[in-house]
Amino acid sequence: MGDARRPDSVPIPHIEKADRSELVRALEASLGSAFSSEPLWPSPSPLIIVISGPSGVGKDAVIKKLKDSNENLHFVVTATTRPTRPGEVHGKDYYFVSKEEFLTMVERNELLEYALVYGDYKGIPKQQIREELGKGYDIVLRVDIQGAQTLRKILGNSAVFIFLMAESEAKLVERLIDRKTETKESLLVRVAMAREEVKHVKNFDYVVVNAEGRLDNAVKLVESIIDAEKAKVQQKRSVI
Ligand SMILES: Nc1ncnc2c1ncn2[C@@H]1O[C@H](COP(=O)(O)OP(=O)(O)OP(=O)(O)O)[C@@H](O)[C@H]1O
Repeated sequence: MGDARRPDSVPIPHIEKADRSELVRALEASLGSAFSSEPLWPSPSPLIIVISGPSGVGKDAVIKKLKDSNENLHFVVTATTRPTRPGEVHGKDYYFVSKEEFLTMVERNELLEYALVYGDYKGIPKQQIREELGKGYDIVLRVDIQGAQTLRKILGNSAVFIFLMAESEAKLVERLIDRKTETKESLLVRVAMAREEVKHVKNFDYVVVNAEGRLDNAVKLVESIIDAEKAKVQQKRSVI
């Protein structure tokens, strides 16, 4: 029995005997239209990826590695009122602004999210995100847990939220001690906060364990999450 969809009048040559273009033409004639070269699926839209986690878990370490090998990611430069530390570059590490300038940005609704952290303001400029999304870049935001919660309220499910975690509380504490950036007081605050912060993991989309000596694995997992999000049929649309 012949195929009811194919008119008998268009013979399709034997696959062994015809060349490829002949076969394509015959198939097109049989189906009644030319094969389109248009993409079957649109390119994925740019994403906003929020990376968060307790102090000392390795957010900066993961982001530094991501920067080295992902040209399509834009890492948002935060505006801050804190003084520049040696080696820091304006526009690269932070936008260093005065308190007055910062408060003007707040007034003009130019910040996606902002907070007062240890007496200094920190905020995420909206314009930078808009511009980079417009150029097709995926946006990476590095925020503390409180910032992530605020961003969840603002961005809802239009962004991907990743919680970075150490393999154990003990390892996290060791890492913070070894970093040698904290006073004993700030160490206590950070460790106590970390204990509370882990409870917020349920508000995130993904959890990535950054285990001792396995930073590369954590980075790979973050990259895989981004790839998987971009392959979703129902894609997130990040609009600021
Ligand atoms: N997988 C890992 N194995 C061992 N050491 C690590 C790993 N990841 C990060 N570290 C180290 O742990 C310390 C804390 O990491 P990092 O400064 O990146 O944390 P953070 O989450 O950015 O902290 P904060 O929120 O306080 O800025 C650093 O000294 C870093 O080099």
